[in-house]
Amino acid sequence: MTAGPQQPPRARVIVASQRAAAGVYADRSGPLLVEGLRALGFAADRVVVGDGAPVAEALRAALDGGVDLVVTSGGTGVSPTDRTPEVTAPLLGYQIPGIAEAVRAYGARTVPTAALSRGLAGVAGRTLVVNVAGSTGAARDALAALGPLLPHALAQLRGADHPPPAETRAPRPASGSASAAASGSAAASGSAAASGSAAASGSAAASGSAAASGSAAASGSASAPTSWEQARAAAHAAGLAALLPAADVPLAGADGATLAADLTARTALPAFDTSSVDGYALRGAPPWRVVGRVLAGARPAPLPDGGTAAEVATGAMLPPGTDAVLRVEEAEVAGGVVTGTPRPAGAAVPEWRAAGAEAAAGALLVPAGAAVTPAVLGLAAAAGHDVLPVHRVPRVAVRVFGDELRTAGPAADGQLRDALGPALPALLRRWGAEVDAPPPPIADTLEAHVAALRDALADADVVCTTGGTMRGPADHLHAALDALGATYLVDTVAVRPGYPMLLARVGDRYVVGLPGNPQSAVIAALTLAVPLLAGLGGRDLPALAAVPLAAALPGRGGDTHLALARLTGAGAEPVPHGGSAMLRGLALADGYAVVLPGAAAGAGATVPFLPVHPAADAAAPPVSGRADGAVVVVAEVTGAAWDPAALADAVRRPAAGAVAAFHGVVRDHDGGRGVTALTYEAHPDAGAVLAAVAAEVAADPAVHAVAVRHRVGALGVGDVALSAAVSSAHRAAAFAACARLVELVKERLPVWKHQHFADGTAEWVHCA
Ligand SMILES: Nc1nc2c(c(=O)[nH]1)N[C@H]1C(S)=C(S)[C@@H](COP(=O)(O)OP(=O)(O)OC[C@H]3O[C@@H](n4cnc5c(N)ncnc54)[C@H](O)[C@@H]3O)O[C@H]1N2
Ligand code: MOO
Repeated sequence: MTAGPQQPPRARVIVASQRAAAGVYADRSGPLLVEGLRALGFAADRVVVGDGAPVAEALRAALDGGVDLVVTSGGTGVSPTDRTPEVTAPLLGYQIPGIAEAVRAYGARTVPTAALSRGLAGVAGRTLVVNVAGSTGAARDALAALGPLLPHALAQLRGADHPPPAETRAPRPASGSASAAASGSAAASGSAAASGSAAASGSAAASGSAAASGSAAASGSASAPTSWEQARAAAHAAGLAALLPAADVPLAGADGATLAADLTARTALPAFDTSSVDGYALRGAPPWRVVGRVLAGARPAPLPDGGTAAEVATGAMLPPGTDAVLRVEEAEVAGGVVTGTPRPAGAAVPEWRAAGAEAAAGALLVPAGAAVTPAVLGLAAAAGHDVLPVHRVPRVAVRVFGDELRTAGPAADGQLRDALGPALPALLRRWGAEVDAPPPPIADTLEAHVAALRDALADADVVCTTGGTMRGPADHLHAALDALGATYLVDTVAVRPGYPMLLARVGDRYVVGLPGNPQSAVIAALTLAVPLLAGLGGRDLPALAAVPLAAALPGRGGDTHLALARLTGAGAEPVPHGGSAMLRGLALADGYAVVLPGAAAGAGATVPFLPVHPAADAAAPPVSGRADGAVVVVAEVTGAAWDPAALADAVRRPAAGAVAAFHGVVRDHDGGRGVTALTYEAHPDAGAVLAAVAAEVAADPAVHAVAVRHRVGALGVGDVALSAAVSSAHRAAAFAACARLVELVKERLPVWKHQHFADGTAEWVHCA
């Protein structure tokens, strides 16, 4: 494939809260900041401490540890216990007031009291430190405000010796400050640049530090394109920063939405003992006198005494007193008396569904963040729910730019048929957006572009435009965005095709600029819009399966190459007609094989695969490396806990006589010292590495199915950090494959753990 993964920049979130530290309530802002920073490409962790002196101590520890960024949460207000700025100030070599102002200004758009935060920002050694107010809203606003500033600030602090987490770009100078102001947007660096005030980029430029965004704005020169992986991560982070609100939705309307809370069982499943056959419920010794009949839906009377039976239907509640169930075809009935030989009673009697066999009351069925599928709807109903708490489905407006486009009939006389108006809404709907058909193509004038964007932004969360991303005589997208005071989060991406794509924020809405070439537009939608939608809906960045290549693919130098491919038993097979203006190949393809920069990929190499449409089970790589049925059921790096037994069950197959499972559990000691908690950090590539490892184990002809999950985030003693399960025909092969899977994970997965010891110290250790 390509060079090994790079070390991501490190961030530490310090939560200053006496009550959270004491466990009086759960810290919600810290995890939000950690998740947002991760999405921005950081390896982020979190400590929770009391206000004041403990914050200073935690700050010093972070600085000693050489992290690149510290974000504190809480303690910035005006109450006597709010001491975070006081303990931060003495540690800073210099302050960057513009960053602190940008964070405050972003919050003050919606919450005027954000102005009461006294948070500071500045540099200690080579670490950027930012104080953020303690609420979850403040955390979200801070992420949104910092997203565009961090890459440049960190790149400058590191002397550009390390690639920043996500490239961003300041807006071009607005044609007039009036038009920039007219949008009313609180875009941090945008308003600063336009106003020429001493805020954000202004003061940074003056001090000669962290001036990337300032100088780009001043010179109007283009910044380097964002790497393809960072572009996906930045779009996802932007979505999370504007996470859509949750509401209870009736089951009938919840398909495709994302669960905003864990789905639990309201009753045991089944709720009561039921018969799984048509037959007889029996009490005591034979023969049994039939005393009644129970149909499904009835509440039965008890079987009065030994030697009695009730005729039961499949699904009927078993009468109290039932000892055994006899299926009708194994029963003999004469004169109202039943005889026969029921199977011995016990948990596994197939005629009898015991209450709670599927789930105990209150059991976690599906975790928050999962997509609502038809099965989830059915399960929710079975478990007693009438509504589901889900994030609102993002609304996307599509606007097609181009005078040359016809919306009916064949292309002729220099005019092309608009291919994207029909294609994009359908594509985006499949990825979980609500999208109307676009209005007719927008004329190639700046006024028409500005009016169209304004109109679309009025009631969409995201506007996807097509065309006009370049600087041709008829391209007006940048000028229109500038007129609306937009801030660029991504402006060109190092990928082919699709290079000129962009993501910008206007107020609290987003614009995704897709290139006009149809294939490039689809790639840009998959690169920026799909991760953005996932973030807005509270879902993870869609994981990319690792697939073997059926044929070699060329690299594209410093750019990522997305090569059209079809998935077959032999892996990803390149598909012809993949040019940026073509759709012929795409119509027959499943998606794109990803060749990362700096490498060509040979036949048989394992590469990430970007699907055009979501897989039926996004976690299940569609190809496992074997054509004859071995599958990777799940290979996932996740912040959410799972049910270890369910994971092992998932690899059961009719022909597999053996299931071997391993669960790695956080223990309470390490190297002779007591361990109290752990935090796992994963490199952004960890998911792809895990998928590749799983595919490798699944390629073993003895293996029927593989499932593996690794946890990230904060874990306590007793929590499961790694589960691996393999099924095979016989036990020796199952044990061997499971052991190999675990060893490969430990050897290759780019995961670090931060161990907290009982004596109050902590240390980083590579891998599980
Ligand atoms: N001098 C340069 N020219 C171009 C460069 C470059 O680097 N230097 N990059 C090329 C790349 S890469 C792409 S991609 C395109 C992107 O251009 P725009 O986003 O500005 O798109 P347009 O110019 O409006 O259209 C490009 C092409 O696509 C056709 N088109 C547009 N919309 C549709 C639609 N809805 N359905 C079907 N076809 C559409 C349009 O007619 C043009 O042929 O720029 C290159 N140029
Ligand atoms: O990169 Mo353009 O997006 O070749 O078509």
